[in-house]
Amino acid sequence: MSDASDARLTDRRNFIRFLAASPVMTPTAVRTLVGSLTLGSTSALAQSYDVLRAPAQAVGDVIAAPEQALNVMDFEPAAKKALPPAHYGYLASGVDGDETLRANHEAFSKIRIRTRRLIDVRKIDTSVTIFGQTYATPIMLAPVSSQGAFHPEAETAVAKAAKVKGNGMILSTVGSTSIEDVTEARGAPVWYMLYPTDDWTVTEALVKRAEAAGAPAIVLTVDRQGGRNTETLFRLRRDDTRNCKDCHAGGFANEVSRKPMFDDLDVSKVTNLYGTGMTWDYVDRLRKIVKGKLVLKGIVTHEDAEEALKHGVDAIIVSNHGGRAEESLYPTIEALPEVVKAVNGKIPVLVDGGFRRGTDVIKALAMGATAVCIGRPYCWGLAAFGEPGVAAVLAIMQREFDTIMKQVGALRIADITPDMVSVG
Ligand SMILES: Cc1cc2nc3c(=O)[nH]c(=O)nc-3n(C[C@H](O)[C@H](O)[C@H](O)COP(=O)(O)O)c2cc1C
Ligand SMILES: CC(C)CC(=O)C(=O)O
Repeated sequence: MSDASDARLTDRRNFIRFLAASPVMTPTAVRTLVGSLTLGSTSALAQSYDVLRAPAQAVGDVIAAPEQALNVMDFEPAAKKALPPAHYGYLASGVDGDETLRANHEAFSKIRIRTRRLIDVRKIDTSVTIFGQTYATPIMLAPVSSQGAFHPEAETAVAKAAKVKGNGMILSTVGSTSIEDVTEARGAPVWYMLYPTDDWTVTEALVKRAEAAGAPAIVLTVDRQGGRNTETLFRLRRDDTRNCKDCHAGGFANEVSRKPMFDDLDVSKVTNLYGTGMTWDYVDRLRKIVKGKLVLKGIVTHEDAEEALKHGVDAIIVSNHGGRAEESLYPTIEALPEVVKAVNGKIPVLVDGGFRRGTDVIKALAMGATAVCIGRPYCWGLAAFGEPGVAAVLAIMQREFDTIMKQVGALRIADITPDMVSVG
């Protein structure tokens, strides 16, 4: 038993505290486990301690505590186990056959990293400044709707973890928590992702409320105009007898009005959230009412990036909605260079889709991204373990990113340059 000599294991009170702190142990479970041990039996305590700490041995293992995860992917099986199939299916699925969802991540394998040696990397600084605000890390949290489907503490748990780790956060229009509560939990303003309702009065009210809560940026998502074919979602939730009846009761208007950002708003005229008729005129109209920064999320071509510059957009998020927009088979990391080239340093370019490793992050930064966003990984942590799960996901990605920064010899984000990657 490697840890038998660990002083903590000879102290029963510490062991009980350790168990109680574990997000997977209820008070009853702690009492049962501790009661079943021979009092003072160091070896039994050590064994239980080791079982809880044992890292995931194989890909696909269901971990019992955040500490057991070796990488962020280790949280997905635990999330799957924790969630009803319909909610897991909602999180996991893309569109059509999920090929774009998979391609986003797989594309990173085609990009190699060129490392420099003999640089003193004992001290590095991973902070980035966007719109005058400095974040400890270039890893931001993408907007993900309805996080109450993953954990009762929803976006609040995510915001608390982001506060501790210093990650920037974007709240979805259809989040389960209001922007005021998320801002308080994050301890700083968050960006607000806007779905363009087809009732301008409602849209305007959402923008005003977000800005009143301090949101420095309104992120208009533009990649859901044509609708989507959620075939894999239907397959994943097919056996779920609960089948989200409560979540979707009462039809679209009722569903929207239950989201806190629509409190006190008359949504009777809202028939869709995705701006099916939206054009660049809509961006101009929004530009006029947004007092802070206006960001477009979902741009994947240089043509649209050029157009965005003409319409006074302040930043772009290269995104295909995590493979949930269209089955384009175009990984966002492959779309990034043409957008970066078109923008030519005039505004920040962020990117999301398939980021699972610190090495993925450095590749995007080397290819010109200002920051990256992650979606599903922090939701796996949330679903499996609540706030400690999100914190662990963020810590693992940051640890991996720190390591690769040192390995390439970059002391600060500005030291990450295009020559650090080799593509093709
Ligand atoms: C369950 C789920 C809900 C999402 N909800 C939104 C949303 O409300 N607004 C939005 O702009 N993007 C939404 N997205 C897309 C994410 O913001 C992001 O683009 C994507 O998750 C990044 O890919 P990744 O999950 O591979 O990291 C959602 C993604 C998922 C998985
Ligand atoms: C369907 C929307 C309400 C949320 C979204 O953007 C998504 O699920 O990808």
